[in-house]
Amino acid sequence: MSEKLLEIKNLKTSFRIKDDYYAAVDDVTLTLNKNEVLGIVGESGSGKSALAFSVMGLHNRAKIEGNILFKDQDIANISPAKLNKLRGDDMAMIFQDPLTALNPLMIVGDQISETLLLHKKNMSQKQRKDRVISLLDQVGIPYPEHVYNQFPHELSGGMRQRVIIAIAIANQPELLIADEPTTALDVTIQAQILDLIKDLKDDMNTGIILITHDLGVVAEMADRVAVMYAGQIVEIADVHTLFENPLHPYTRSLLNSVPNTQEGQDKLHVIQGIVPSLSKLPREGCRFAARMPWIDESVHEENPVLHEIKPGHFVRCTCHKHFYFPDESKEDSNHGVS
Ligand SMILES: Nc1ncnc2c1ncn2[C@@H]1O[C@H](COP(=O)(O)OP(=O)(O)OP(=O)(O)O)[C@@H](O)[C@H]1O
Repeated sequence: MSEKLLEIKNLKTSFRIKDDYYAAVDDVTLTLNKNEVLGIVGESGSGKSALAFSVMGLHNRAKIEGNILFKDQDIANISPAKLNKLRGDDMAMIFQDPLTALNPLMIVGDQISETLLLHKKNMSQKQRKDRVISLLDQVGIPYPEHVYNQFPHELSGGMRQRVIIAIAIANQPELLIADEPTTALDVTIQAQILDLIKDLKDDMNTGIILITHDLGVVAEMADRVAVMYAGQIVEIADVHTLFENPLHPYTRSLLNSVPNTQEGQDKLHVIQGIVPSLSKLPREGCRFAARMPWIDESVHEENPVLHEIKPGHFVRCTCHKHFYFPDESKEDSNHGVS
């Protein structure tokens, strides 16, 4: 039986631009279970990081509405002191760029030790050092005693990302958010880091939110996938369903814009345009409509909501029933549900 770790309800995260607030995360509802990886995918600007930062309480000036229940406690707007206690202890985040996330003037051992010092106050100095060395070892860093005394610039990108992971897991968090954890790394190191995250999930029963625009990473790692577009979730399903039977035009466009080696892909369909900026975002109607101008406007819902097509498979707007790529005929594209 799955156990709910995080429950986000109607989350709206808005930033002030000139005199108005604009929602970068707009009415997002999701859950994450223990020992589950939830992938969040979408193009740049779709609101993935804004969502992650909201959960971690890392926005300074944003307006946060809705609920973020972490183990049944609403953390959406709790005091900074309480949040600090949770962050780095019960929940942690791995950021995309290992170089900027580390302090260049501090040896890595001390940086990991600092997290322990903040949250495990009764550890002796010797216990802390031993724990740091065992963490460095756990994340696959060779010669951990030596690396303990090194500065970030003395390590490769892959090693630095392992240090970031060591900091994130130092206190065995129940929730880990990984925001593009392998973007800055080359492919072989990427695979090693992803394996490491997978092992951690199994060893520590951690719930993981994995944010990426790399669909290959999602296919490999996630149990369920939420697709975000313009601040909203447009489709959510288990990973198998999402790749086998994607429904929303945006999901289909994302999947069809990358080459794959599987059968059934005749051609690539590149999605024209970009996610509009916050102040230009259409707030009514189907937000993806402008990027599929060949589809008749009448097929969109006025206020698109998420429909449960099959248990656990949700898709926003009914336009998916009428969608086809511009170089397909309507008749050829009987994809999805009728
Ligand atoms: N602090 C901020 N103030 C104003 N606008 C912001 C702020 N942070 C993010 N935004 C805007 O919110 C929208 C969503 O941004 P976000 O960084 O969450 O997207 P993303 O999907 O994570 O993109 P990427 O993959 O590039 O990180 C964008 O339009 C972005 O410009």
